[in-house]
This record gives sequence, C-alpha cells and structure tokens, in this order.
Amino acid sequence: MTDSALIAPETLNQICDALAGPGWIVLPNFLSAATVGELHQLAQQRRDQFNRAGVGREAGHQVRNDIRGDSVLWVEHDDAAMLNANARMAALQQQLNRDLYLGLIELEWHFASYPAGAFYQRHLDQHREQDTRVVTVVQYLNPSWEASDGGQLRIYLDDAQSVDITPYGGTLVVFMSNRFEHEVLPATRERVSLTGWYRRRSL
Ligand SMILES: O=C(O)CCC(=O)C(=O)O
Ligand SMILES: [Fe+2]
Repeated sequence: MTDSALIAPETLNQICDALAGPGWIVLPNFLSAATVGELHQLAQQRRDQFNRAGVGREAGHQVRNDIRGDSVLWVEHDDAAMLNANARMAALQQQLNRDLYLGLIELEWHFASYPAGAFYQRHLDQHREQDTRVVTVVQYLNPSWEASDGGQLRIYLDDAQSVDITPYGGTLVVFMSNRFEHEVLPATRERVSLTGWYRRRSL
C-alpha cells in the first residue's frame, strides 16, 4: 500500500461536519490512484471468494437478481493486505465517536462487484428497528471510470430531490444509514466498490 494509513485532519472534520449537517458527503479522490489500483487488483485476485449477495435475513435470505445483482466478499479485521484501509476506517470511526458521540463499536465492510447490467434497487440500509447500522461508507475502486459507464449511486435526499454520484475510482461517500434511501444504477462494465457500515451496540 502506498497511501498513508492516515486521513488528513481537515478531511475528518469535513466528514463529521457533513454528517452533523446534511447527513451525507461525497469526497472525490479520497483514495489515491495507486491505492485504487491496488485495492481493485486485490478484489480481482480474490474473485473466486466472492458470493452472490442476498436480501433478507437468516431463513428469509435469498438471492434476488431483480433486487440486487452484486457479489460480495467481507473484509476481515486482521487481513494483512487491508491493513491501511482498515486503519483509515478505524481513524474515521474514532473521530465520529469523538465529535458526534455516535457510540460506534465496529465497521463491517465488504468488497462488492456488480457485473455489467447489475443494479441494486432503491432501499434503506437500516431497515429494521433493531438494526445497528448507523453510518454507511462507500469507496469506489474503478480505475478510469467515465460518467457514461453508468453505475451511479442515486441518493434520495430529504426534500424529494435526488443526487447521482458517479463511481469514479477513489471517491468516498458517507451517509447516515437510517436517513437516505438510495439505489445503484446499472453500468456498462463491472463496477467494484468497498461498502461498509459502522455499527453501534444493539439496545
Ligand atoms: O455501491 C454503492 O454505491 C452502494 C451500495 C449499497 O447501497 C449497499 O450495498 O447497500
Ligand atoms: Fe445501500
């Protein structure tokens, strides 16, 4: 990994201010091109370990191409190849707790790969009252992506407007998991990301 494990203090402040205000933020070039390349390559090397993502829990869990078409690989906390990536996310967790008192205890995150044409229908990441997901974090790992490749993340804002975010490599998106419905639009090529949720203890 070439990137330092650290996130610039101004960036941490910017994220906290945004979550306390509008509740969401997009930061282009959060990851350097070198880091995007390395993480993208890692995802390709581990291609065989990805599993089709499902919807619903436990007995109700099923693969539904009409709802979401991605495959995912969960990131382990002691994964040596993810040392810096995990450290960056730990630094952000610490700052969110310090500034916003969110009481986050862990990040669970996975690589996600959407084949060409795949999408994820409009949904809310925190959909049950008992759900402990507080903050959603997405990082895109798509080198040389063009807006015309598609794959935008469409976030539905509070005031019945929406914003489309193109998944350029290195872009970070952070938003409050219980506030914004969102969807992933189909792309013309494979779309790779790291998506995670900071969790609090269940009440
Ligand atoms: O990849 C994205 O832009 C968002 C993915 C998403 O909404 C999810 O995995 O819950
Ligand atoms: Fe989501």
